[in-house]
Amino acid sequence: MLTMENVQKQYDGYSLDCSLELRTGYITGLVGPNGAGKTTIFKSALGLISVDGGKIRILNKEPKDLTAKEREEIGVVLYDSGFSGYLTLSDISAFLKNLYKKFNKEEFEQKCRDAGLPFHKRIKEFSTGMKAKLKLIAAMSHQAKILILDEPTAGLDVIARDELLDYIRAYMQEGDRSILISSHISKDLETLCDDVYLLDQGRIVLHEETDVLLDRYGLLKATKEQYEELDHQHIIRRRKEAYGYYCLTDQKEYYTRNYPDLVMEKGTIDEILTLMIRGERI
Ligand SMILES: Nc1ncnc2c1ncn2[C@@H]1O[C@H](COP(=O)(O)OP(=O)(O)OP(=O)(O)O)[C@@H](O)[C@H]1O
Repeated sequence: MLTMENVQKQYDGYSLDCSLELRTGYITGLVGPNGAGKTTIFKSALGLISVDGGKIRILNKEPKDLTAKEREEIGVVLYDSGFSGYLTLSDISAFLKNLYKKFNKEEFEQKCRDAGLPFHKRIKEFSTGMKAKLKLIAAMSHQAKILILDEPTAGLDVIARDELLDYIRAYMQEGDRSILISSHISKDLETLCDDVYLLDQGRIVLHEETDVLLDRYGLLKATKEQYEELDHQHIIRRRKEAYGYYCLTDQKEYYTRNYPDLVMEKGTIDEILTLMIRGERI
């Protein structure tokens, strides 16, 4: 559906060089700290910004070669853009109908009603959650094969986030669809994504299937003495703590089997990623 091979983009003080793949039927997550380059990747994939090198294929074409019809196959939520605040839902419905051949007006309006979005208000009077729901429902309104979702759950409370995640799951029920999604809330990605890319300072530092990340990766706590005795072969990162070392391994089972006295934590994606980025390489 989408491949990026050594895609490069330079800004003053920032450089991106990344490769990733979004496979058919997959929900792929992109996580990384502020400024890592998530939006830059999304905009590059969509051909909204020029790149300095590398290869991008989306729907088997370079982004710039996509026809208007092919662009309909891509639904987009960008964090820093949305509908004009002066429009109402009826205006947006008419606008989308003009824009997309496969736009289903009845379904769009029904989904808006189900989501509790008011038809009489202008978008500038919508709450943050309402705007986020609208952006996602609109991106899903034209039967796209690929959804590119940059921070669709940003600024939402836990209930609204859960609703949005349900929309996303429901969307995947039909046909050969794929989603590339970024989020600061890795809990969202944990329950949603098939695989996750971790981006730091313009580089992919980790790519794993979510199940593997949660099953095989672990965080172990070792006193200084325990750490010195430890086989370091499968320790990917470590962080010095008052009690000794906090270590990230991708072979949790190896350490629980061979060092039963060590404290091993399962670790959330957030903790794994934090140690991956901020921990010291061995
Ligand atoms: N148009 C631009 N001109 C100059 N620098 C830019 C431009 N767009 C992005 N950058 C820089 O590129 C880097 C990556 O930014 P980007 O917005 O892609 O990161 P991000 O991972 O999406 O961050 P966040 O999580 O904060 O939204 C940052 O250093 C940013 O300042």
